[in-house]
Amino acid sequence: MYGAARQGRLVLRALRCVPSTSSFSPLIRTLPSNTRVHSSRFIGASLFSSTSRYGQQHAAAEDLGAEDLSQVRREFSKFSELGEAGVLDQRIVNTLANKMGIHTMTEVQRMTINECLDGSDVVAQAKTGTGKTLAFLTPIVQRLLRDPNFNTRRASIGDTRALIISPTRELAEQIADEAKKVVSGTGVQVQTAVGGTQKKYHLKMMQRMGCHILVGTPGRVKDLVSDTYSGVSLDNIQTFVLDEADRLLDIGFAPEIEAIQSYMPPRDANARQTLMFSATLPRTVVGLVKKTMRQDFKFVRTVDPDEAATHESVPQKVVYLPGLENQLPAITEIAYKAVQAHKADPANNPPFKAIVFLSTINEVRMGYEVLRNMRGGSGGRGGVFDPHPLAPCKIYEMSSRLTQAERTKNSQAFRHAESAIMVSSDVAARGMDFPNVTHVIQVGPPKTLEDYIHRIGRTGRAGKPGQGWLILQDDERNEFRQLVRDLHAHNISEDSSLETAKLDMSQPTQLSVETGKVMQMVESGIRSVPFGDKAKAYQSILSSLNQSGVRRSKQSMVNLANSLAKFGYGLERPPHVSRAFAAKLGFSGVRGLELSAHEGSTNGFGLASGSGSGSSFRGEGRRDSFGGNRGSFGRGSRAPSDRRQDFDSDSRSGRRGDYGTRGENSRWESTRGDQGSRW
Ligand SMILES: Nc1ncnc2c1ncn2[C@@H]1O[C@H](COP(=O)(O)OP(=O)(O)OP(=O)(O)O)[C@@H](O)[C@H]1O
Repeated sequence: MYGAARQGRLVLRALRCVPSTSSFSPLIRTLPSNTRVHSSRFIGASLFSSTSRYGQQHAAAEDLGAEDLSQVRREFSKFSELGEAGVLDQRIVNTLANKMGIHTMTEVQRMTINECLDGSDVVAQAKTGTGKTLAFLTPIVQRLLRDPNFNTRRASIGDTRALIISPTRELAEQIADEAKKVVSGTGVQVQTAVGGTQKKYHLKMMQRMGCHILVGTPGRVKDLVSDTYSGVSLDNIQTFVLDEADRLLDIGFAPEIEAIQSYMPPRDANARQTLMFSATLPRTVVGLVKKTMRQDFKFVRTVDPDEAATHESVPQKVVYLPGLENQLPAITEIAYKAVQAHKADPANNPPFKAIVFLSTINEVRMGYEVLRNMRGGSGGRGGVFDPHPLAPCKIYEMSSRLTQAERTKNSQAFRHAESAIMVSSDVAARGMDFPNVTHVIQVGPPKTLEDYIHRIGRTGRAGKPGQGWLILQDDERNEFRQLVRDLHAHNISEDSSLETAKLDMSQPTQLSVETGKVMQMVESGIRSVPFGDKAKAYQSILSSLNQSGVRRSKQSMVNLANSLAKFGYGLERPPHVSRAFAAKLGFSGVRGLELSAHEGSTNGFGLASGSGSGSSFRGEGRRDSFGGNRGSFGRGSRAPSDRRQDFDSDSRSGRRGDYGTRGENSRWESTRGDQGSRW
């Protein structure tokens, strides 16, 4: 193995015009590409505000103590040139060109392939969707193919040469799919090890076919390598890749990564190379990066620290809402307008394909149910809308609540759909390469700047167009201003085009025909969501508000959630929560929170089963809470935020258009314009 690495270095030196030892200073960016530049480290720490909630985004070369290759320009721009020069095996070049349609290297590929080929440890930071996967896959395969000790005819389960770890199962499967394409025709075997799937089946595959490149999630990989009977061995490992490295090095995964490494031979014994790739590299992980890499590792960054980490070609809009109950209408309005725009002018408006990110799995469930059931009626029959008002746009759900089989199925379906919405938790936030996503809609303030960057990165990939939306509450303006400052982005603007974002849902309001239709779509969807799902979403929202980091009193959090339950979900009273839940969140004694009478009546989610005083809702699974005069949509007046009235206020005595029973007219009939449309 040492021999192979040394051989690689010689080849590369001969081919390079710019030595890999160059580093740079911003002052010398204009020097010609073949200029040797030594010494100097750069990047001012003053760029980062340590007080910022979102700050500390980029680790600098000086933080890492690494050789910084970010401005070193490479001579080669095409994969075919690497093939002609003998840097890459012609089989890889042919596969890229003929099977994957890939000819020209992206910047991160140009910057890292050479560096990875000589066996160095490399940390690479490049924007989302810029081809980081191929940047580490091609050198892995190349190093295998040129190793004289590597024999594809004797593939065995114990001969794993490269291990690639990713934080999510879908991403591991996606990387494995890409790797299988790259190795086609070479005899190199790629296997996956992801949680939630049949371990036995994958082991059998490895035993039968052998395993040269293993792609997996931390838990399952650790499980396999620690199982002495599995036969999986890391004794011959050459390359260890952490994709989405900053995520893998954070508290949640770090112990598993460390455990996996403990099954590898000591560094000196096998000249193992470690590669770390991500679009983000916050300073918080610098210590762990250094600990994991060799001392002389190289740092390649194609994002300037004072440049936006998001794509300038992806316009981002922020919408402020008066209440949480406006969220689903706002999402629906964005979707409906985009679907209509495509129908009206397909040449200029691509089919609507969106990922909607919500904070918790219960909110994801709720959003999915509402969007999916907009047709109304039962089982699609006798619905208010026929066909589905967003047709042909399909609706999918993605969260850890689903089984792995469902996740894989939904992920594949969304990948291949021309027009679709995937309502998702953060499982799809990183790395997923769904083609032609036109919109990323983030609901609520992202927990970290990195979350924002990765989520928005699901659109605008590989130079494609896209747009981002961030849906916030009126009192989250400060959060957003901070986010913009830390992003260094210039393409973010406030949007005021959504009518549903201005709607006071507690009041009867004149609506345009289009907005009336949007509100009826939402109403129709909400009607068919079981009470239990609404109750879970309500409780999750209370937790999210509590953890969001946005400065709010406990009372205003409860008011926001209760207003959602009442005006958004059509519930007469907010769902009960257990005393234990209220105490844990510090909500004990907050007005308007309905506590369950008996702790024993709570289910596994801490939700009461409806035993509280005066509740109209008795237990999970109740499908409709709008029946008769129980519905409370649109009742009463409401003051914003802190001043919002509790459920017990006399505002409930008003009769301003309940949702009424299923099939009755909607309260959201259009009252503006002379078309007089019901919708
Ligand atoms: N040289 C290239 N030319 C054209 N397309 C490419 C090239 N390299 C990769 N791609 C394509 O670009 C898309 C994005 O690549 P990839 O998923 O590797 O991005 P990434 O940088 O890892 O993104 P993320 O940060 O979101 O994980 C993929 O569809 C991939 O096939």
